Amino acid sequence: MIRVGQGFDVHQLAEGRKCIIGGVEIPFEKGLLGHSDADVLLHAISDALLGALGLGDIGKHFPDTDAAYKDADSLVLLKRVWALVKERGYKLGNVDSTIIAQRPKMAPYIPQMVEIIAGALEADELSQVNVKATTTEKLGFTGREEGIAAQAAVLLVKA
Ligand SMILES: Nc1ccn([C@@H]2O[C@H](COP(=O)(O)O)[C@@H](O)[C@H]2O)c(=O)n1
Ligand SMILES: C[C@@]1(CO)OP(=O)(O)OP(=O)(O)OC[C@H]1O
Repeated sequence: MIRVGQGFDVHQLAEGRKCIIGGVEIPFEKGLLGHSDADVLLHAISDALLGALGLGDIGKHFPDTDAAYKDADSLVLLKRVWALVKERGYKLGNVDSTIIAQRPKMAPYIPQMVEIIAGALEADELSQVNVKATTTEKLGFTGREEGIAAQAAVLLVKA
């Protein structure tokens, strides 16, 4: 049995916030705004995992009205989502993802993101996790550096 899921998330860029993407704190003049640490990539991957199993989305599991998730570490939330996947008897096939950002440059940080995500999802090998990045050629809200978006697709396989 295999299950497929997709996730998409957006967070606004704001001054005075950390820029944490894929579990990596990236030096940048602005950071991502959210109830949690606003890790847009981990949110997209969490949503893809939940979607694959018909379990809704992270807002349903970790509401932004709940003070317990104020400044939450999204890696902890991803690991909680992964526990739900494991409980249902699935393991990771693969995850592919894209960060949509004009700046900062993601490429130097992608290997570390892959390691972190592969660890959280208990991947057998790093090639099961792919992280890409693209600008939008200065077009739209990402191009104007007002926000960063991420999307993810996952394949889960019955263990
Ligand atoms: N924030 C970003 C955006 C892109 N990259 C890398 O640059 C390459 C070229 O991006 P284009 O949008 O001009 O096609 C792309 O392949 C990414 O690897 C990046 O590191 N950070
Ligand atoms: C992650 C949560 C946690 O409260 O808050 P935000 O950081 O605002 O992120 P969002 O992508 O809007 O998802 C909803 C919430 O579950």
